[in-house]
Amino acid sequence: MNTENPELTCTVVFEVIGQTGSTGKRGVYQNAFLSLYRNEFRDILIKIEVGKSVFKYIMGDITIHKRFLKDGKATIYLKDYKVQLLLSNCPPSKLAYFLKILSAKLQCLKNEGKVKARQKLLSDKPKCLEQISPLTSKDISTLQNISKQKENIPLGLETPKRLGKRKREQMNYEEESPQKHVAVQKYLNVVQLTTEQKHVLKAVMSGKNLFFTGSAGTGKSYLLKRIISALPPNHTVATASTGIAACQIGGITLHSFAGIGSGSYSLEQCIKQAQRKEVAQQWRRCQHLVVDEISMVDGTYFQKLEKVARVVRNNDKPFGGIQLILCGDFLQLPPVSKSNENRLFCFQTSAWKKCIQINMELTQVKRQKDLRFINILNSIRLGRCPDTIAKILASSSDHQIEQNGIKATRLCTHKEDVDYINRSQLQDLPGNSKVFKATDSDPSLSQLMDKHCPVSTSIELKQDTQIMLTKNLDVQRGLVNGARGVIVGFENNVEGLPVIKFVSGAKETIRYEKWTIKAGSGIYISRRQLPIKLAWAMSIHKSQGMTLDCVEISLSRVFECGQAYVALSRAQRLNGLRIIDFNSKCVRADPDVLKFYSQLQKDCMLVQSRLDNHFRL
Ligand SMILES: Nc1ncnc2c1ncn2[C@@H]1O[C@H](COP(=O)(O)OP(=O)(O)OP(=O)(O)O)[C@@H](O)[C@H]1O
Ligand SMILES: [Mg+2]
Repeated sequence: MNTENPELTCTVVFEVIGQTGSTGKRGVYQNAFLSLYRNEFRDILIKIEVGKSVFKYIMGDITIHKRFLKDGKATIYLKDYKVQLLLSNCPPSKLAYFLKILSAKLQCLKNEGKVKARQKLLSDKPKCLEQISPLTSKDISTLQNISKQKENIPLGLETPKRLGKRKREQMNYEEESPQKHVAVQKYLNVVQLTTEQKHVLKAVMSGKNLFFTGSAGTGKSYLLKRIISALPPNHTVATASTGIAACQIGGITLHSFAGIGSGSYSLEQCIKQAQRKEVAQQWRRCQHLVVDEISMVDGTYFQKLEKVARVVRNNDKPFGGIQLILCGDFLQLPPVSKSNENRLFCFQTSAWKKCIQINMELTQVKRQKDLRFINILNSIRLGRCPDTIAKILASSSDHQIEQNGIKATRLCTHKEDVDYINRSQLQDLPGNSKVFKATDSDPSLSQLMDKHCPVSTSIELKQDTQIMLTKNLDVQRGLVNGARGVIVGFENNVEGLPVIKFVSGAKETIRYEKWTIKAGSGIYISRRQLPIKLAWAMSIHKSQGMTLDCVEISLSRVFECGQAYVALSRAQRLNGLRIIDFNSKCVRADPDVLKFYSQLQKDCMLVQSRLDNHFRL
């Protein structure tokens, strides 16, 4: 049950709107606290508390502008008062919830029929102000009736009816059945979290520095998106170790944020780089730093960042007082390094020991449903491949996973192979090719866009090209990031957009989409391109974090611990997977990571202080 009260802490700008629509008096208030109330006449009031001052407005005739909801911004125009409230720096999920409840309750109130001004004057009801109740199934059915009436009945014929008093509303709410509860959740568009995901979210909201882990597909990145939307956008930086992983959570790479290049220079030089005006501003503004795929962040780099953060922010608390929200699976791909001896995981540094206060684990796998496949993957993750599992995986070599002309994507250990396979396969197709070019909002930043965007500046396509979607277009119809398809034609007009048949059976003309990223300096830059890329082959490194439809894997040249596990765990089903050369020797887990994880298990994942013997730096 969503029992959360609609409340917000954000920046509010009050603007008085003049007769001509011009803005008059203006007041800016940081950290304002907004909540919703009802008075004795069931009017809805917004209460805004800033320090010791309290403002209350009856929500009569209002207009809500929520185009920038995702950035934590909205405007409420209170016509009766000629006042405009500009809300910013709101956690986007809280803002969406607040506005949804406000609109829904206002619509229900309109349906009930408001108490007339004269009745209010004559009323002897005792004054009362109580916080608005959460949305009930009764509200939802009222809203459904209203929309039905709007569709079928000419305006003016609706019969306003009183839908019960607050007490009844409260009682119904307490009696909500699970089905009715689902209706409320559906209306509110609530992102459904598992119980363990909710625990992590709660721990993050406590303000502690946290690392959460879990095997592939346990919803770490899914949860991170929900976490990011619960934090104030102006003070939250979402990052990941790679551009593709960053793009999945709407962020940038950790390197772009930190502004110290690869971090290979001396600490003094790194500090100097981070003290450049724009970079330093970013560091100072950041209060919550989210990092996905932390397993691929080099430990030495992380150690340096911790020191840079303290100096640039002039704050000697761990990581300069920034709340760290780190997520990843150290049993997947490690940091890229020239030799295994030089490799240092983040968890082996003293910075990690100093910063991380809570360790948590997600255990419920959401990517795969088949328990047998989940158990196989869990065993591979730990570097264990008994004969029974080896046999099953080796026998996948004769899986027929081609369907409707869609071939499996070959996951390669080396990126040169990827380029070669995609280029030669495209060349071998008969017919003319069509080239689709991207439009960048700032062409001088195209290289930055290349790093963060899953689509290139130019893509060449032919009939029968194997492609992969790089954006969620329609989740219900299986048109999601990673969905596989084949080009079955091009539209017969000037634009000539490709028509694609997908594994799900859907046939769709693919149109241009936009990717926006918040560049280091805080400005937004965007790229417009078709949301597809060639999919005969892809590297295992690039596939980390993705869910893929049908994959073919060659593991003979595996060179990293966790690499085979990452490749195998991209598939959703065992029969959507073909390993052409399985050999149990390619299944390896890093012994340092295994030790670290087994200690975490012993400590029930909770406290950092007992993990001291894992630190090398
Ligand atoms: N609570 C949930 N409800 C519904 N679907 C979920 C939930 N959590 C995760 N998923 C789905 O499970 C799949 C895997 O999630 P996600 O990619 O976040 O896992 P991950 O732990 O980040 O995996 P990896 O380690 O491979 O990066 C995604 O399709 C995601 O939408
Ligand atoms: Mg992930």
